[in-house]
Amino acid sequence: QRHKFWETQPVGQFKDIGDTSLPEGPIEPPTPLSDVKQEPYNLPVSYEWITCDMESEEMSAEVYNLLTNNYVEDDENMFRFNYSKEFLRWALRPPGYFKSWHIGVRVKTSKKLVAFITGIPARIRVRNEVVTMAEINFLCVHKKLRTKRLAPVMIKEVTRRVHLENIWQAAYTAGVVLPTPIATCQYWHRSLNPKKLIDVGFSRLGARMTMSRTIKLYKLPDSTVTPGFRKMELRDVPAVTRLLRKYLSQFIVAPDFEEADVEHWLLPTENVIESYLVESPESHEITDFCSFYILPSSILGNKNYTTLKAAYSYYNVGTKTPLLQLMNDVLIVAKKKDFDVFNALDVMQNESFLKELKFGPGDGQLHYYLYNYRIRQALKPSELGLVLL
Ligand SMILES: COc1cccc(CC(=N)NC(=O)c2cccnc2OC2CCNCC2)c1
Repeated sequence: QRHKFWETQPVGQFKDIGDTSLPEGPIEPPTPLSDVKQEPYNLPVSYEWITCDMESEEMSAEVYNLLTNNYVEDDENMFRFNYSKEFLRWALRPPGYFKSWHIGVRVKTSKKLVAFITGIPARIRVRNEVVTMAEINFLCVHKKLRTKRLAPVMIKEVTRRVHLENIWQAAYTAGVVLPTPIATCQYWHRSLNPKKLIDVGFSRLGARMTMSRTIKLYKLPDSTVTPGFRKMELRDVPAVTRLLRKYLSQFIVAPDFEEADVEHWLLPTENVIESYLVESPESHEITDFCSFYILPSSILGNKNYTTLKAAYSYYNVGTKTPLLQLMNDVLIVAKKKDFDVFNALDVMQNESFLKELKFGPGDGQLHYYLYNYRIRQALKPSELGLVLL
C-alpha cells in the first residue's frame, strides 16, 4: 500500500534505482496543451477548489491560519512551522508567478479553507540544462481531514495547472522518503539562545554541562568582524547576481538566478529575509554574500514560551572572506536580532563550517525531489545548490 499514488507518477521509481540504462532527463515528454485536462479534478462531494489571491488581506489571513494550525510539525510534535503572512506573500509572488498555482480547498457550505498547495515558477539548472520548473510547497491538509486521501488529488490538480502553463518539471522537498530522492540532506542547528532552547525542549543540556557553561559555550561577540560587512541594498543587485551565478555554477542542481530573481529573493525584507554582503573598503568590490530567511515555529504546549524565533541559512558565498568567518558574522547578526536558533542544511559548502561554528545535528533529514526528471545517481548534499523555503 506504500506509495500507491507515487507509483503512478513520472518520478524515479525505487525499482529503477541503479538502472544506468535509463537516460538522465525528462521521464515523459510534454503533451500538447489541448491534451491537458481542461477542467479541475473531482474533489470529494462537499469540497470545492478555490484559487487563493494572496494579495487579498482576508485570503492571506485564511491561508496563514490554516498553516499555523495544520502545517508541518517536528517528529516529536513539539513545534510547528509558523510562516508569517508577509513571508507567504513573498514566497508565493516571485517574478512570473501564476495566481492559479495558489490552490485552496474549501468546504462548500461553510466556505472554510481546509487544504492548500502552491507552485511557483523557477528556472533550475540540472548540470548544464536550465529547466523551467514549478517549485511545489505548502501542501497542507487540515488535521481533521487527513484520512480522506486529499493530498493525491491536490498534487494532480497543481500538476494539471502547471501543465496548462507548458511547464513539465517540478522540484519539492519533504521530511519523508518518497520515490525517489535526488538528494537526502541533514539539518543542523546552531544555538543562539541556549537557555530558551533547553527550556522549550528543542535542545538538551549536554552531559556534564551546566546551564551557565552552556550559555558561555554559545556566546557570540557583540559585533561582526569582517571589514565592509553591511546589509544588501537595491544598488547591489547586479553585483550580487554576478557573484551568486558564478558561485552556484559549481553545483549539479541550482537555481539559474537573474537580476529580477535576485531582487525578489535576496533583497532584505522586514521579518522575511535578511541579506548581507562584504564590500571591499579599498576596491568597493562586492566579494562575499550571506543570507537567511525568517521562519518562526509555534511552540506547542510550553507554559513560558509560544514562539521559537528561527533563522534558516539561505544562499551564502565566500570568495575573499573565508566562509567560516562570514557565517560567524551572520550568527552574530542573528543573535543581535534576538533569534533563538540558526538552522542550516548540509548543502553547498555548509559542511565546511557546521561543526566548527558549533552547529549540532538535527534529528531529521530533508529529502529533495524532482518531478518528471530523472537524475542518473542521487546527489551528495554538497552537489546541491538549491534551498527551498
Ligand atoms: C523547529 O520547528 C520545527 C517545525 C517543524 C518541523 C521541524 C523539523 C523540520 N522538518 N525541519 C526542516 O525541515 C528544516 C530544517 C533545517 C532547514 N530547513 C528545513 O526545512 C525548510 C525547507 C523545507 N520546508 C520547510 C523549511 C522543526
